[in-house]
Amino acid sequence: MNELVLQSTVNVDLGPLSYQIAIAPNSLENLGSLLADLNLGKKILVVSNPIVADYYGERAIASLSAAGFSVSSHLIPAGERYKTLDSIQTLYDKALEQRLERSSTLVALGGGVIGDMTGFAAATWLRGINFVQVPTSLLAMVDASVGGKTGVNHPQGKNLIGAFYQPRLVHIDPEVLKTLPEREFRAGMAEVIKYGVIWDNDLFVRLEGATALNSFLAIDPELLNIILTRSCQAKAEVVSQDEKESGVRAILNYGHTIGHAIESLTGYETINHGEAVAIGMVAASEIAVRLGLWDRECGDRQLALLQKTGLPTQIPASVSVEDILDTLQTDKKVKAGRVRFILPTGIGEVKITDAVPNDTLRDVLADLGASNSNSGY
Ligand SMILES: NC(=O)c1ccc[n+]([C@@H]2O[C@H](COP(=O)([O-])OP(=O)(O)OC[C@H]3O[C@@H](n4cnc5c(N)ncnc54)[C@H](O)[C@@H]3O)[C@@H](O)[C@H]2O)c1
Ligand SMILES: O=C(O)C(=O)C[C@@H](O)[C@H](O)[C@H](O)COP(=O)(O)O
Ligand SMILES: [Zn+2]
Repeated sequence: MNELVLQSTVNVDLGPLSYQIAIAPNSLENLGSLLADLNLGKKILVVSNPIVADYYGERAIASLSAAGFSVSSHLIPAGERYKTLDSIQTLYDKALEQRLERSSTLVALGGGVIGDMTGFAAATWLRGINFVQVPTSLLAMVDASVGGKTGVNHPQGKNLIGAFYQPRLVHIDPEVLKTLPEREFRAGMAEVIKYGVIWDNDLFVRLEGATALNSFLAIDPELLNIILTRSCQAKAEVVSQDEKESGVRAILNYGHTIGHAIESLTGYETINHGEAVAIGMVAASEIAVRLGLWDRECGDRQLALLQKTGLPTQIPASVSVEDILDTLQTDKKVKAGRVRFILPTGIGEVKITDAVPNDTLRDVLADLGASNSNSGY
């Protein structure tokens, strides 16, 4: 086993619930020794999907076993459409079969779908057992594994069932991104660009300076480290201020209000989370331009970054304006019946508002490609 060389660490400061995000290339073999320092019980259940388990399951399990843990594993089919209560039931069945105890640990080895579900199972099994995130997609490394939002989708809407439940550790080995499909890498970049717009002007400018952003291979290791570290820092800073989204945390939902509606209206099949967020960011930007909150030039800069990454920026015509407006009513940010939007006011600054006129919203949705008839979804 190699000695662990940390590239960077970011702390999520939440008092007694604080934890570390450890970023270290080629460190999957060190997973066991990192967990051994956390004073966990002996039993670990590794949760993954067949694709990720084929690549990395054996190495993760070998490392945990070598550190003295008693390890079992559970696989859930890959894909957002399996982010359901039925999948959680299979996880509970496995936890029961393995006689997991309060001191036992669930390890999420995978992308955001596996992370969100594993965290939810950990939050609810025996009213809460330990949970560790080992994110393997870019999106999970920079966003989903950090901050403790866990849960599953309801047929009527995205992430409607869930709990805030923090992991004990987030362990990132960027080398695993070598096997991540390029489309999934681009999806992760959508959340990275989000941090630039909502929080970190400097990150945004660095992304603008990069020659390419559309694949792991096209990005130099130094920039990748900046992307991972700055994104985790942005998320950790926001979450540390507002763990349960009673205020500032809502800004992490930039692009998600319309993005989530598009994801659920396309049946979680054709557009992935990052792609939907990219389209949602374009919509939020366009609303902000029309309300005079930010300049067209800023909107064009955001659009250029999304296009450089190869992300979609138009709403699919299969989705109608009316269906989006209906679905927005189930958004978790709705307050007193009013939909709240996160709108940009400058690169690195956003505001939360429920004052978006219906006509502006309709016009923007139609101008971005939503149809004016019901799709039948
Ligand atoms: N909890 C949060 O704060 C939060 C934040 C953002 C997104 N999310 C959720 O995360 C989910 C999206 O996550 P995602 O983009 O990681 O999707 P995902 O989990 O579906 O993973 C994408 C695909 O990449 C594959 N994959 C992952 N790592 C791989 C690797 N190293 N090599 C090869 N293949 C690999 C997976 O098998 C899957 O097919 C959504 O459900 C979204 O709602 C949650
Ligand atoms: O961590 C957060 O807070 C976020 O909003 C991050 C989002 O990128 C993520 O997609 C999250 O799961 C959305 O949460 P939801 O509460 O809108 O379902
Ligand atoms: Zn997201």
